[in-house]
Amino acid sequence: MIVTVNTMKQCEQNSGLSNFELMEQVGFKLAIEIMNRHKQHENIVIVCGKGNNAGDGFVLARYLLDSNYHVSVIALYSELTTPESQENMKKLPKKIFVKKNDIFNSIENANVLVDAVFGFGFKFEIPSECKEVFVQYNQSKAVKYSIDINSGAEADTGHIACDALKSHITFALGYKKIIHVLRKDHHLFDECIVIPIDIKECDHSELVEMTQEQFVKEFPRIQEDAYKGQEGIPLIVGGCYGMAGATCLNILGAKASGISYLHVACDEKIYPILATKEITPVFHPFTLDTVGSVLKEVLPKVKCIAFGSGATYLDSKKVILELLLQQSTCPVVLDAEGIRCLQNNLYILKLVRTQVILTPHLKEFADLIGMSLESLKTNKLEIAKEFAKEYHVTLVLKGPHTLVVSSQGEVYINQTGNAGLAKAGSGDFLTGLITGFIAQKRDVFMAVILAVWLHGHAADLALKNHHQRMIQIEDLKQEIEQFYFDQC
Ligand SMILES: NC(=O)C1=CN([C@@H]2O[C@H](COP(=O)(O)OP(=O)(O)OC[C@H]3O[C@@H](n4cnc5c(N)ncnc54)[C@H](OP(=O)(O)O)[C@@H]3O)[C@@H](O)[C@H]2O)[C@@H](O)CC1
Ligand SMILES: Nc1ncnc2c1ncn2[C@@H]1O[C@H](COP(=O)(O)OP(=O)(O)O)[C@@H](O)[C@H]1O
Repeated sequence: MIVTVNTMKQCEQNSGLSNFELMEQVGFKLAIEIMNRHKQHENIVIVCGKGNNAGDGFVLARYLLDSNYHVSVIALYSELTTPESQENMKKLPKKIFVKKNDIFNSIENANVLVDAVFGFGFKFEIPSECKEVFVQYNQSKAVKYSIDINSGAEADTGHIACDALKSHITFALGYKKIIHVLRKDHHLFDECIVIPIDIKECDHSELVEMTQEQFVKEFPRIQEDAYKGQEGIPLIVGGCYGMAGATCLNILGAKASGISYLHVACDEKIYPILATKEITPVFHPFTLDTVGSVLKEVLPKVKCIAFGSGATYLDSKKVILELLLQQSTCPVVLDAEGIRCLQNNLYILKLVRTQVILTPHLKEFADLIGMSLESLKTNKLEIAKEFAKEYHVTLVLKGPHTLVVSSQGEVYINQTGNAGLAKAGSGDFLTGLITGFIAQKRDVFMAVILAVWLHGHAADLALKNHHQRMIQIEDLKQEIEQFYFDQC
């Protein structure tokens, strides 16, 4: 389970244990983790801050000392902010505290460094009094551990201050927090291990997760007496002269979702290309003059529509977007050019009655909301949530950890996929997959999560037989087919 800091605090409050008891338990369990990995003669230095995270560090130091480990403590603050940390600091012998002018030597000579400076209470930037120590800490070749949250990282927002402390292992206390599942974005730690503590299992988290078992459970089944299109027919609209491939990839993705009937509407200039490449979809070629009537005829037949992949030079793109948003009664997935057409027109989304799903990558999203990419990166989760709520859309913010955010503020942070997906066309395939799953499932948010998870999972499976650089988008469909055959 992944929790926010608030949920974590509630779980701790419901545990029936005091903060003092929890801290004792945490320090003890951390000591076991460290003792399992290190010998008594190794030089262990624990760097402590001022809150409860420091308290965990003090308890850890006590247990290590009791087991005759060689431990010293750097206390960056003399004033501690919680009674639990004050009490636990007092329990330590004075001689293990490193004197101010020995701090740098102590870090330099450490074999093991433990970061107990800031936990989930950290906000904003690293204070000036800690800066030099943090820089030296990160330069050290010692084995490094962080308690709960790497100091300098915000647990909920994913914001990482400059010079935040890195670790080989971060021990997440109780549950993983948001920062722990954004590793590919920040590379603050190599591994995150959850240390179970006796808190009451929380029955609700606003963060949705997906596993292979859940995927298999949610995967749309086909009935014995099924007929073609029974489970929902998608429509793909897009492509343009020069970018027919994007529509081909949409089609490939939609087919990989298991649909049995597919409509494709495209500019008549690219129809011959598509029809030669793909023989199963029903095609609806249009021109600028006929696009309205062609689409109006097919709209009532479909359960989900995708628009925008490869539509950069499509002269009818604005007409199509307007028509889909005004006349469609089923969910509309907007990708690439479909999103770009909304720039400066975002208010339109507030007037739309149907469900809209936007699939931008970070740059497309930054452009859409008129923000710099750098600013977006510092707080993308909160910005994504606010946007999805304000415009009442499902947002699929693509990247190494794709975020799926519902208009109700539910969040899914994808953990599957690898850099082999960072290729032109892989987003087009995903758009097809999303559209196909939505056509087959009532729950749009779940359908999108299934597609995003599967897209990444297929790329992970492809690594067994392909070099990461050589994963082709076409391989994804084969991997998905094999995965269904083996698991679903
Ligand atoms: N029941 C529990 O909760 C349990 C919690 N446990 C442990 O406690 C950790 C959370 O503890 P915590 O809430 O005391 O926060 P922590 O991060 O140690 O320190 C925050 C202090 O730093 C300050 N500060 C923040 N940002 C700053 C900045 N930029 N520059 C300077 N100062 C800054 C902040 O100031 P304030 O925001 O209050 O002004 C406050 O004084 C959690 O991660 C886990 O390790 C376990 O023991 C199990 C039981
Ligand atoms: N490093 C990465 N790790 C995992 N997935 C990635 C990575 N880089 C990109 N992706 C995924 O690849 C896809 C790329 O989509 P997009 O940028 O829209 O490409 P295109 O428009 O060319 O099809 C997205 O689903 C994204 O999440």
